[in-house]
Amino acid sequence: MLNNNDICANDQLIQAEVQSWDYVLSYVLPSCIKCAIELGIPDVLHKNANPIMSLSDLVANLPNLNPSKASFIPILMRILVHSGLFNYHQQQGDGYSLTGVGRLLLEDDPFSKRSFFLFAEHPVVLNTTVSVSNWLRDDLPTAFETAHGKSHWDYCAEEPEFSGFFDNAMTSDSRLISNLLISDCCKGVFEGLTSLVDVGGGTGTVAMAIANAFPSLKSIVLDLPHVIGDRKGTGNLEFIAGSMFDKIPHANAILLKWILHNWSDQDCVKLLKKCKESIPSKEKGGKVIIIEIVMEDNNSNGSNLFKHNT
Ligand SMILES: C[S@@+](CC[C@H](N)C(=O)[O-])C[C@H]1O[C@@H](n2cnc3c(N)ncnc32)[C@H](O)[C@@H]1O
Repeated sequence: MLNNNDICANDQLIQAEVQSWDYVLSYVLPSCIKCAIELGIPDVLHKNANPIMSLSDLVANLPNLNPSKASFIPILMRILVHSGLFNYHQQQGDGYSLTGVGRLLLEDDPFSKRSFFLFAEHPVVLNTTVSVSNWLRDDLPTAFETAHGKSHWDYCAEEPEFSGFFDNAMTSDSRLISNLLISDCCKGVFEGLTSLVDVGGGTGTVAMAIANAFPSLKSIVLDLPHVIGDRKGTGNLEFIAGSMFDKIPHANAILLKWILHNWSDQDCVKLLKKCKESIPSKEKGGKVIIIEIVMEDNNSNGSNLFKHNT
């Protein structure tokens, strides 16, 4: 016969067991999102004439699905409905539609996060995340080097396929941030500037938006040669290939978006010194603008874990 103490202990054990299954299976959702993107599910739902699409129509319209696997699609959809990416409409004969978050998986949504999901699930990234405990035991500076034997940037320079995934992911984030930067609430930061270098500016999405919004401001993207490639600027936009640790072109403002978190404290000090040196002392209003991602501990389900901090 169980006494009260046993029952409480049992309750706690069951609670812990349930919670531990949540952790064990937490890899399932990102894999399902990647799978849905690669099968084209969000785009097929979006292009359907009726906002609600029946399961049979959905299955019939998935371009790459092997028909012998069609019976697995309801399980996939169930997970994604449960996670809020799709709506389920039972009344309309097992129909599905996109939610607001689901729209961010579309190929041509202006704020699509699709490439970030694909990058985060890339085997090179997954191999890095599972190497963290090895990295904590070795003397290499990053978990990426522990997993792949070279720095993230050297790897990107040698592996164009992976580099493409990374650059696309960064570009997708930059589309949203660029819109914010040139909106009424932030654009005062750029007013009066005549030149700006986006250091580690990737494919130039942010610099291009700033150049378009401020025609009298010269906007320069500085990034590594494999990222700049043969990109050519136009008008008040320029691309320069080089290392930010060697030379940063002179300007009266420097933008660092998602740069500092990639480097050690010593490297950040070195980089910030280089940034300040690149702003000639006679320039009025010279500034270094830093946009970083920060982790917030708010005990939520993780959806607010990362926030931009400007
Ligand atoms: C996290 S990404 C951020 C890209 C861009 N600022 C954005 O937010 O979309 C870091 C960028 O720094 C660039 N980078 C890394 N080392 C660099 C170096 N030594 N000199 C110039 N750029 C570098 C990378 O190629 C990459 O584009």
